[in-house]
Formats: sequence, C-alpha cells, structure tokens
Amino acid sequence: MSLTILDNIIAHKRQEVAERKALVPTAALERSLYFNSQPVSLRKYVQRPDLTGIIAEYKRKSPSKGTINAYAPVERTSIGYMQAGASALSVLTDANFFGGKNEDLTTARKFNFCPILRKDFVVEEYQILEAKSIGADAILLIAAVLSKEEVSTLAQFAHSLGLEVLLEVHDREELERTLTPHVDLVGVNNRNLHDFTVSLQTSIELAGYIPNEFVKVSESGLSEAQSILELQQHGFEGFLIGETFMRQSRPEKACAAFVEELKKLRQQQNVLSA
Ligand SMILES: O=C(O)c1ccccc1NCC(=O)[C@H](O)[C@H](O)COP(=O)(O)O
Repeated sequence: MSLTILDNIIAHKRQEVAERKALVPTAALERSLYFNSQPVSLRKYVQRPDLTGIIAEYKRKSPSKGTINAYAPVERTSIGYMQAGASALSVLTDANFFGGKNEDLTTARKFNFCPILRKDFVVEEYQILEAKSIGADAILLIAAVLSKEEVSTLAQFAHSLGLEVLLEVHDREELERTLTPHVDLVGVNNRNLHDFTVSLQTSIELAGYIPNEFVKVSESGLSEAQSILELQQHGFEGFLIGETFMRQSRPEKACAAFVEELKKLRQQQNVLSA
C-alpha cells in the first residue's frame, strides 16, 4: 500500500518523543498538578441527551488545509465552544504538522470542566503519561499505524491512568484488525489520507460493523448540521468538528450558529415524527 501523510507524521513523532523523553523524565510528568486529578468521561458526555454530541476541535493548521486559523486564542475559543453546547473539546497538540502545543491543552483545561481529547499521534506509553500530565481526559489511537497488540496495550495503559480511548479507523480492514474491548469509543475518520477527500459515506458504510458497546464518533469533513441528523440515524453519537469552526475568525461563534441550526432541525424532525 502506498505511503500516506500519516507515515511522515509518525516518523517525525517517534523522533520527537525520543527527544522529549530525554528532556522530561516520566517522574517529572507524574509530579504534574493534573496527574492525580479525576478525569471527566468523554464517553458519558458525548452520550448526554442535554448536549449535542459535538466534540469541538482546536487546530491551527493541518496537512490537508495548511493554515486554518493562526490567531484565535485557545481560552476564548474553548470556553465559547462549551458555552455554545459542545459536549467535549479536542485539542491538537502536534506542533510540526498542526501548529499545536501541550500548553494549548493545559490552557483549555484551566478554563473548562468538560472532557478534553488530546489529539496527537500516540505510538508510546510515554505520550499517554504526557497526556495525563497536561490535563487530558482521553487519548486517540490511530488504527492505521498500530497493531492490535499495540492498541490493546496502549489502551490498557491509558485506562490504568483513568484516561478513555478513542480508536480511529478509516475502513473495515483497520476496524476488524485492531478493535479490542479495551477501547471506549470508535471514531470513523471520513478523510481519505491518500487524496484528502472527505465523504460521510465512510462513516455510514462502517457504522454497521462497529459493535454497539462502543460509542460511535464520526470525524472530519462535517460542515452541515443536517449531516449530524443523518449520522445519528446510523447510530453515531459523537461528531468531531474542527475546520468548519476554526476556519472562521471567531470559531466559537461558528460553533454556536451550527448548534442553533442543529436544534432547529431537531425540532422540525420531532414535529414531523409526532
Ligand atoms: O486534517 C488533516 O489534514 C489530517 C491529516 C492527516 C492526519 C490527520 C488529520 N487531521 C486530524 C483529524 O482527524 C481532524 O482534525 C479531525 O477529525 C477534524 O476534522 P475537520 O473537521 O475536517 O477539521
């Protein structure tokens, strides 16, 4: 199979983690203020009926889109996302490809009592300790770059620290090859990493293969409130949205407008089915 951007990201990440390990020993991570704090459950918040299921993402740039928003402050954006009705936050902490940093997540943590997903490219236990030390509640494991044994070991390690795990898949092969009972949520990424196109059909086609005990999350390319309703009909409860909000100068206002539209559509749907 041909290489994708993920191969580049992972090669860079392994080097970065090796450098960080040499600089910051695990004992230092364990002394963090957040290390003994009680995590907030992403799974439960995504399923809360009074919220929207939206996991609102903070990302400055991406390999597919280049710079998206270099100026929106984390503090105002993250607070605004939660006030708008998002269920949780996702913060990209990768610097090289996404323009993020660990401090972005810690800033979001200081100002919000909600689950925060550390969106990064985990290949080692050290990164999970780091996630805990910066205030995350959940981590992402990407099936495309991990074996089933790695998913299982890393997920159990995350659980030992009280963190939940979102397993991300792009297709049925990845799902069937890596799914273990140790993950909490399964995310279907709608972005094709070979050509960066996005299609909600990816989520819809995979939905039936994800066992019901896992919370289903649809990720990437969600730009219309109507799509949320469609995905809900296929059993999705979580909706990871980044660019649609971050592309605007005030991402939190874009999130609020999206939530208003979603509420309006849900009301119309309820009237029609009454
Ligand atoms: O966004 C990219 O270009 C990308 C490329 C390679 C690996 C991961 C990538 N994105 C991470 C994500 O999964 C998205 O940030 C997330 O699902 C939100 O997507 P969107 O709403 O389309 O910004």
